[in-house]
Amino acid sequence: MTDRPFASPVCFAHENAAEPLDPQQATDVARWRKAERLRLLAERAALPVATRQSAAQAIAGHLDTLLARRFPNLNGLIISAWWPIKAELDLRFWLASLAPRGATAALPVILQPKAPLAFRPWTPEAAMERGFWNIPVPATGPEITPHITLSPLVGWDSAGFRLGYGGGYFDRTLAAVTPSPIAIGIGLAAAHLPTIFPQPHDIPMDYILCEDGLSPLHA
Ligand SMILES: Nc1nc2c(c(=O)[nH]1)N(C=O)[C@@H](CNc1ccc(C(=O)N[C@@H](CCC(=O)O)C(=O)O)cc1)CN2
Ligand SMILES: Nc1ncnc2c1ncn2[C@@H]1O[C@H](COP(=O)(O)OP(=O)(O)OP(=O)(O)O)[C@@H](O)[C@H]1O
Repeated sequence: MTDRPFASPVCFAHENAAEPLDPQQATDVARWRKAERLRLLAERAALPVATRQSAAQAIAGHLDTLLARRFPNLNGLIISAWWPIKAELDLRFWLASLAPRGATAALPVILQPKAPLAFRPWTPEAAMERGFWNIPVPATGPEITPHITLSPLVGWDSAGFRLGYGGGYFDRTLAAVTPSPIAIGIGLAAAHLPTIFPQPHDIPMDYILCEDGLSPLHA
């Protein structure tokens, strides 16, 4: 460690958990994340569909409670989420409930690899096409900026940091969108990790919701 040219001076290492690590540590964290993603994705895929469905139902209730705490009603809000792949929680029924409440549901679109996500409006009637990674995205529609982003969690920690699929898309998006949306991470309680070893690019969620409710930090 002492010979690495870009390492932080040891005496400052305690000041910020997200200070740039030395290159060896950054590589170790990336390798650890890859292994944890695989483990958590396999665990999630092995769950009965009914377990994931009841988790999604519980989370939809928690979302309504959380939003009611912050907003008198949802009128005019743009709320983004995701089209489920790889045994992700399916909240499309909740997204479909937004329009009758005056809010707009949005889904992410990758217009360019390694760039922030764009968002297009979605309703159950929207024409879809296959996008990057084969994820269905709304085929048409204006680019809109969400006030609230819901993002799926492969893993999460109690400080609010998320582990996704390793593309860095949500971090890039949250770093780029102004004004900053309210970021809500959504995942299974079983995907909790003691820490994801946050790196300088990781942006914590404002809230994390799982089937048990709000993560303790924000409850
Ligand atoms: N349903 C859903 N849609 C979503 C997301 C999501 O998490 N879920 N995203 C949330 O952001 C964006 C897509 N995120 C992606 C993240 C990584 C890769 C990807 O190519 N991963 C590489 C590994 C990269 C690495 O480890 O270096 C791969 O699996 O080969 C693709 C898409 C937008 N749409
Ligand atoms: N704001 C950013 N600018 C440039 N690169 C970034 C930014 N945020 C993340 N990255 C890069 O993206 C890569 C993957 O990041 P990370 O492991 O945090 O992905 P993830 O959060 O699991 O993925 P996703 O957000 O797509 O679900 C990292 O190598 C990182 O350097």
